[in-house]
Amino acid sequence: MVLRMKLRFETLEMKAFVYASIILTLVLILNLLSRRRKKKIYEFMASLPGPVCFPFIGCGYTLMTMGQTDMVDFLRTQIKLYPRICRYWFFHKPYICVSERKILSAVLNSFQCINKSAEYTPLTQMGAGIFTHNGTKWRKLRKQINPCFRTDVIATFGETFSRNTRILLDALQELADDGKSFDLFPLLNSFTIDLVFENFMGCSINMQKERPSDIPHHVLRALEIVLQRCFNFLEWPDLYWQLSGKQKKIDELIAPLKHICREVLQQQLSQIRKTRKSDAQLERKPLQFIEVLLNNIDAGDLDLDEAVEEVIDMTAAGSLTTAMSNAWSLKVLASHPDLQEKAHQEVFSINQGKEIKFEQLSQLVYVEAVIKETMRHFGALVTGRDVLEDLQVDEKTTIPAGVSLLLALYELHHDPELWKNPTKFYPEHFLPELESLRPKGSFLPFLVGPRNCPGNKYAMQSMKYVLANTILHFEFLPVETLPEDLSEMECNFALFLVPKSGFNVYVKKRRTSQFPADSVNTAEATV
Ligand code: HEM
Repeated sequence: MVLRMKLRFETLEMKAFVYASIILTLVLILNLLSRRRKKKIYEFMASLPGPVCFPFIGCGYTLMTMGQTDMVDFLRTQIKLYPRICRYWFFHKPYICVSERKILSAVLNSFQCINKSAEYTPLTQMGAGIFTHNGTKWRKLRKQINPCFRTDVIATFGETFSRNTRILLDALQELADDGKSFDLFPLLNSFTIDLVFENFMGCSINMQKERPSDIPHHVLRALEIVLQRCFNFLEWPDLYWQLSGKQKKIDELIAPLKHICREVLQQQLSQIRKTRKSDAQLERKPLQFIEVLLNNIDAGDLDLDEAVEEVIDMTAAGSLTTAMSNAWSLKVLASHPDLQEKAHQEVFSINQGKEIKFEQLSQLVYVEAVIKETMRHFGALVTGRDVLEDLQVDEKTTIPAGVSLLLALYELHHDPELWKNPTKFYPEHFLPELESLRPKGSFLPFLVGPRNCPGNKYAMQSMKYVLANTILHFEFLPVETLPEDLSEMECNFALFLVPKSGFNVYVKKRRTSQFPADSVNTAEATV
């Protein structure tokens, strides 16, 4: 009996061994075939430095249990180890991480690299809009929306900025009277959401006064959860993702914003359809973003759900970014009273304490430098593209089709060869004397080329307007002192960097402020 069992066991072991050998051989053969097929890619990858790669998983181990802070640390560490260009195999997928200025510009300016890489797919769980589209779907919509951001269109937004800023200043006044510290982010994000709806959707949702104040934090949290998935391969399988409850959490977090977007879209569609009189009017250029969506719905190219996702995408892209950047600027200025005073003096010298108008923004050289320096430190960290056709980026380097690119903006923006004080907050980097010395393509917060940020001019106007008018009337005081070396700050990753300690500050009314006597335009919002 014992002998029979032993024999059976041995046969089982034997069988397992034979099966394992067959599987292993098949995997090896497939691997060899794939290597032959992707010879160009393997050769190119082998020519680059990078972390140790193991069979099958490649360097996947480095990203296995990536949290948000780890993502930031990972990039910062890898960048130091393998500067300019390096390679990663994440399982069977080849990636190169680039921060070399010339290669970055060549990649971004080419039409061979307009598709977002697979890591963006999880972002569609928040809304599958222009930000994540690829191919002809993206091309068509992008061409249609570009005119919505024309300089002459932006110049007409002065009144909406003025009226909404007044509400923001009222809120700051209350917080100054209160004397307690508060979080800048929800305040600024409610303001930027109001602006995006008025300027691009043609209606006011009164986010600052009438909507739940936790929406900004909820959307930010949803973005952080989704981005964690983008960079954590263990979370990629849909089954795991659904079972983990994270999708449910995201749906709950963005439900209120989604509800607003749907409500606005439906209301605006019926309104626009009623008032649209002729085809000539329909062809009026440039159309507002919402009108572009309406045309697409009428043409059968979008259904209502898809249009809602476009609105969510535009709202997030247009409001989170500018709010986050301004919150960083004010947090840093609070910690550097000398820089805040310099910026305040510049603003004050223009209008002696009265509201800064849209047309005066071009005079704000130092304020603009503060905003750019903020984006250099805390703006988009990294972006991803797929190489669709072989792309020659310089005399020696051709990136083969099939490789995915991680474009490391953070490293470009901290390259000691380009920046006098890479890790310090030093707005002088952007004053004409230093700016003129830097080569083209050294600073790409909005990227360049066909897939750049279409809202870049709007964003700069918006950030300058708000920063100027807030520091004109209020002084911001720190809750914490920031380290001199800003790369030591603990941050989460939500496309931008988000401080782990939050955006808390104190605010004090300036003695020179003429607010609210210099009442800005008090016209009521169109709802
Ligand atoms: C501080 C402000 C902003 C920064 C730093 C910024 C930066 C960026 C970056 C880096 C991208 C490319 C992302 C990628 O490819 O991974 C992008 C895309 C985009 N941005 Fe902005 N952005 C800002 C404000 C805005 C504003 C105000 C709007 C609209 C009102 C906007 C609309 C968009 C859209 C629609 C895209 C997707 C474009 C496409 O894929 O074709 N952004 N932005």
